[in-house]
Amino acid sequence: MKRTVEVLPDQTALIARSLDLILTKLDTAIKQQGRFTIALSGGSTPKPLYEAIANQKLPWDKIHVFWGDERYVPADHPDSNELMARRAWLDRVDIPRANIHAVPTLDNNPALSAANYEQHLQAFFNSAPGEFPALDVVLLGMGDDAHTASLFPHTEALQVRDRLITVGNKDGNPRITFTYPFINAARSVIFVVAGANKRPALAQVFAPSADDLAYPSRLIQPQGELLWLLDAAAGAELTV
Ligand SMILES: O=C(O)[C@H](O)[C@@H](O)[C@H](O)[C@H](O)COP(=O)(O)O
Repeated sequence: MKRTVEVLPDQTALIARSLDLILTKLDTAIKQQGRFTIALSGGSTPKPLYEAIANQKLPWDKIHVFWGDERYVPADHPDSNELMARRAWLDRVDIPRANIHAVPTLDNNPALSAANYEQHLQAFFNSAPGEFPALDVVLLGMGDDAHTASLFPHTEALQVRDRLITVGNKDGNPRITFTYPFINAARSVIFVVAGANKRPALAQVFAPSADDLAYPSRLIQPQGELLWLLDAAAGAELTV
């Protein structure tokens, strides 16, 4: 694993650098394999990044968008990660509907939704059960409790190692999430983290030793590239 940490002066520079990196990887992926696959994170940090991507002139028919995690709500619910990404980006560009691989959340059965999303991914990547296909980019945020995607501290989702998708749990509310082994199969994992409130969690994630189950972002150790993009508020005091 190649780990790189970049601390940008402010959130504007953080988003600009994140955009630059993603565009470079997008261009390389399309040149090499004719398509680009990315899993999006939710929360608030990536919204300006998605807005910036929407302003680019890109070969949208070659770009496939997935979600690394999703709240278990309808796609028109204000908490939906899909809704945020559609409003900021996807509904503003000519990306084919078939290229938007949204998480099913209407089965009224999170375990069934997770299984269905997994089957969708396996079909898309033509991968066999037990195989972890590699996305070009998995974009991640990190909570102030060091969770990432919907892999929350001391939850069952952290124990799932033989699936692509599982059910996360945030304060008793179900989420659909990539498992950490599936995230780790990605060619590039990019964390985009901003804000002083993330400092304590970052210190634990980067500590030489700490409890991975208490700080789940520690579990993200991809075979490929791991990039941490931080604004100064989050990363200024970090020792790596
Ligand atoms: O569904 C979600 O909420 C996200 O995928 C989650 O993992 C998010 O990335 C972190 O909670 C950071 O969120 P902020 O960017 O809002 O701090």
